[in-house]
Amino acid sequence: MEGKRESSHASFTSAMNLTKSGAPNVPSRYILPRSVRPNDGLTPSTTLPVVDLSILYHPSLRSRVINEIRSACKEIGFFQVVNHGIPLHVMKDALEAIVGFFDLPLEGKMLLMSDNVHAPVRYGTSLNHATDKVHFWRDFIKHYSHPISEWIHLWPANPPSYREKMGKYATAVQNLQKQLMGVVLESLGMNPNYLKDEIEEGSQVMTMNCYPACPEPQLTLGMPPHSDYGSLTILLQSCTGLQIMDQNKNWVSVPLTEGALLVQLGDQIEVMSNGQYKSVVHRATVSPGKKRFSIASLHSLALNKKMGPALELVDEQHPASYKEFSFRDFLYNISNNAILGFFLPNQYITG
Ligand SMILES: O=C(O)CCC(=O)C(=O)O
Ligand SMILES: [Fe+2]
Repeated sequence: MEGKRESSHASFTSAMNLTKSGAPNVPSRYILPRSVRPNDGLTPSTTLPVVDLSILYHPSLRSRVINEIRSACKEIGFFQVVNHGIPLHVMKDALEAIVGFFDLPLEGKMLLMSDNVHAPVRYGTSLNHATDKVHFWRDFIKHYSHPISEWIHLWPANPPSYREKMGKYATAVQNLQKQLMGVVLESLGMNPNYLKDEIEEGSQVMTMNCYPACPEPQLTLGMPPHSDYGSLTILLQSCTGLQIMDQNKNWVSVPLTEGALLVQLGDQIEVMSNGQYKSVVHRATVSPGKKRFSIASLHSLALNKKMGPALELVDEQHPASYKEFSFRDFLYNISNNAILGFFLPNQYITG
């Protein structure tokens, strides 16, 4: 049985190409230890919060939205947003662009391949030497932004509409993120302009994930459990597959809601809020029938900004419980081969 499995560890083979070979088994490098495999039977059907952002502009209803966001951030570090102002066609076009990109022959994609996490654009797969025990299916490219017009020429030239479609989505999601940061700060009782400059000068990394259909989805994950390192992540998924960990440590599948975007709190918000808000631990499962795509737009504060608990949120009853860190510290602490984000938030807890 084992002998039939694909065994090349040294050379690059994208997860997509492994799937194309039509193998009946998942390659052995993706097989997880039993204790960390997904177990659908254990996933409860918890209802996840959905926030209607259009209500923010009704003066009498605004406080209701702020309260909903506060509860979601405290309890789970996650919410979905609808009526967020990004047109459905812009979201669909962005997904279409990455479907087209990942469908290109491997040789074309390899031109963008790099194992340098500081490279502005990089294509790679789940072979991760720094976290050898983490096995998952993932192809990705990363875009460092700011401003978008300065880096769009680095993006894939194929498919030909890629830059235009992704540029529109990246710009729209960047603006949405700024609005959401203001609302999240307001929900903490802070001035929404707190950190305005750091947010303006912040970074945006867009990770495009492609999870090929997997013949044995129960043995593996598309992405292992992790929290995102930044402030907010805005995620668009083509079909279900994202699971988040709720406050009882149960995995909850995030449903697909047309037009909705998923908002995940990252470690910077957990640290800044001195633990009042939690970054959400999440993972991606794979499915036997369908390739899945997601676009994660990971936002963080200015590279050099040391982020510690906000002074307003620290007092005798609530002493600072996190160390200061900057996105730069994070980037330079990880090995070049590490994939961003695969750390759990307790790395920043003091003591
Ligand atoms: O594909 C997903 O749903 C999750 C992606 C993700 O967590 C990430 O890119 O950090
Ligand atoms: Fe993530």
